[in-house]
Amino acid sequence: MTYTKYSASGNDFVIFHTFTKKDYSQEAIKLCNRTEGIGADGLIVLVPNENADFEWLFYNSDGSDASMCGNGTRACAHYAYTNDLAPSTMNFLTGAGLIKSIVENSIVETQLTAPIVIKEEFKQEGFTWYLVDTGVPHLVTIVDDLEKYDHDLCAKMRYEHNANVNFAKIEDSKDGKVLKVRTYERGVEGETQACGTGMAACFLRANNLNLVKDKTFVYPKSGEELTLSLIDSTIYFKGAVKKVFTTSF
Ligand SMILES: N[C@H](CCC[C@H](N)C(=O)O)C(=O)O
Repeated sequence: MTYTKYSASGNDFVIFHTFTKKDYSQEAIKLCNRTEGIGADGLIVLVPNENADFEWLFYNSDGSDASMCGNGTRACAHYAYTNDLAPSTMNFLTGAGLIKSIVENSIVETQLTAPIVIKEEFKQEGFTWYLVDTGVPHLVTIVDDLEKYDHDLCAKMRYEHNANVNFAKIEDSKDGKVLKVRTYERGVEGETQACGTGMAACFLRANNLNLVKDKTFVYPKSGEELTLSLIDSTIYFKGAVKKVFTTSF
């Protein structure tokens, strides 16, 4: 089998395509293992679909499946286009529904699914939280210092709410207010270099509080620049992806 490793702003994935739709959770654990496998935050498998350009199966590195992955959609779209599996503007089926992505060289933009606010605001562990589903569930707290991010606290909140956990900080820049985000990812069970649906959740919370504009630069742990836009209640997520290598075994 031929596998391709992608990095989407530091969130990394193993991707392959096949005609066989089955459970690949065990393959995900092996392939994502960073000492004995290729190493990645997740596995993406493309399979044929009669109602879209393709369907994807997404697994976190612990083998759990997830309905959506923002960075994964950007990497997957680039993979599909460069392997002639889809046109540069494509629609593919995920667990969160149909996703539209547009590939322009190494820049890929994804139209995310409609966000669903689960809990508007609640206090816990000394922080004020917002819980929203941007394809997968995310807890968001806005802080004045990202060093307040704490692994054990995130793990507690992750299991209690079955959600990814995000700390966000608003900063001034030459481009106006920007967001910096740190994310503890469910299914990786630790901080990742970037989390697309997490950045979208933080952007939505900050925008709802009128702290950032409808088009904002967002910087995850990796420091790479992503653009989040809100147009007619739809979130668009845009940034570069990198095909790292392809291997077969
Ligand atoms: N770990 C997430 C799925 C991947 C989300 C993230 N990698 C993204 O880019 O949105 C979950 O199980 O809810």
